[in-house]
Amino acid sequence: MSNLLELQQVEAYIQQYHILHDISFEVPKGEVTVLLGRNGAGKTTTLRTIMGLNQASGGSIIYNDKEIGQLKTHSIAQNGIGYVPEDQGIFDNLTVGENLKVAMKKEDEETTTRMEWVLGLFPDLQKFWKKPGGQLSGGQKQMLAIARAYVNENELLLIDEPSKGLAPIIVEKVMESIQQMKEQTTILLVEQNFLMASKIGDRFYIIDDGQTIHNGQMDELKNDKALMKKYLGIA
Ligand SMILES: Nc1ncnc2c1ncn2[C@@H]1O[C@H](COP(=O)(O)OP(=O)(O)OP(=O)(O)O)[C@@H](O)[C@H]1O
Repeated sequence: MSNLLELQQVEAYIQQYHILHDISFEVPKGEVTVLLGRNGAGKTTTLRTIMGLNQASGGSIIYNDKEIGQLKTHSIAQNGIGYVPEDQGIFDNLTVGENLKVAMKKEDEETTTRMEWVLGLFPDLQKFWKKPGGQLSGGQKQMLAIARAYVNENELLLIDEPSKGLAPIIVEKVMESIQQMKEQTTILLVEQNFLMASKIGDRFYIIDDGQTIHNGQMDELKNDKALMKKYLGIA
C-alpha cells in the first residue's frame, strides 16, 4: 500500500528546547495510523510540525510524494491536510452553522454533499445549528471540530486526542464517527484512550521523549502487555 505521508528523522525545537529528536513514521493511504505515548512525549508537537505550526529543524516530511517540511501552514492545508487540534479551535461567539461555514474552503456541490453527510453523522450539530459554539457540551464541540475538518476535500485528517475530557458514552460516539470517516479519508490520530485507539487504529507508533521507538499492527500491541506497560503505563 502506498504512503500518503511519511516522516523521516524529523526534529523540532520549541523556542530553545529540543522537543522532537527523531520522528519517523509512515501513514498508508486509507488507514488509521495512531500515535501513542505518555504525556509530554511529543505527539501534539509532531502534528503541529506536520501542519507547519512548528518549523521542523531537520528531517523530511513527505506528503503525496512532495516535501512539505518548509511550507507555510496555509499551503499545507491547501494541499489537503485537515487538522483537528486538541483545543478544538472553535469560535465561541459564532453559531454551529457559522463555525462550519467559516471553515469551508469552497461552496461547491461536493462540499455541500460532504456537509450533508457529516450532519447525518452528527445530528446534534443540525439540532443546535443556531447555538453559539461556546454553549455546546464538550462532546458537541468535539463533533463540530471534526466536522469542520471533514467538510473540506481533505485527503488526510490529523486528529489530536478526540476523546480528551469526554464521558465514555460520548467517546463511543466520536469513535464510531471516526470509524465511518475512515472509509473515505486517511487518518493520523493521537489518542491516549487505548481502548478507543485499538478499536479504530490499523497501525501504531509509540513516541517516547521525542522519538518513534516502536511500531506495528494495532492487533499486535493489544497482545503485548509488557510493551503497553513500559511505554503507555497500561497494566
Ligand atoms: N510552548 C512550549 N514551551 C516549552 N515546552 C513545550 C511547549 N509546548 C510543549 N512543550 C514541551 O514539549 C514536550 C512535548 O509536548 P507535547 O504536547 O507534544 O506532548 P504530547 O505527547 O502531545 O503530550 P500531551 O498528551 O500531554 O499533550 C513536553 O515536554 C512539553 O512540556
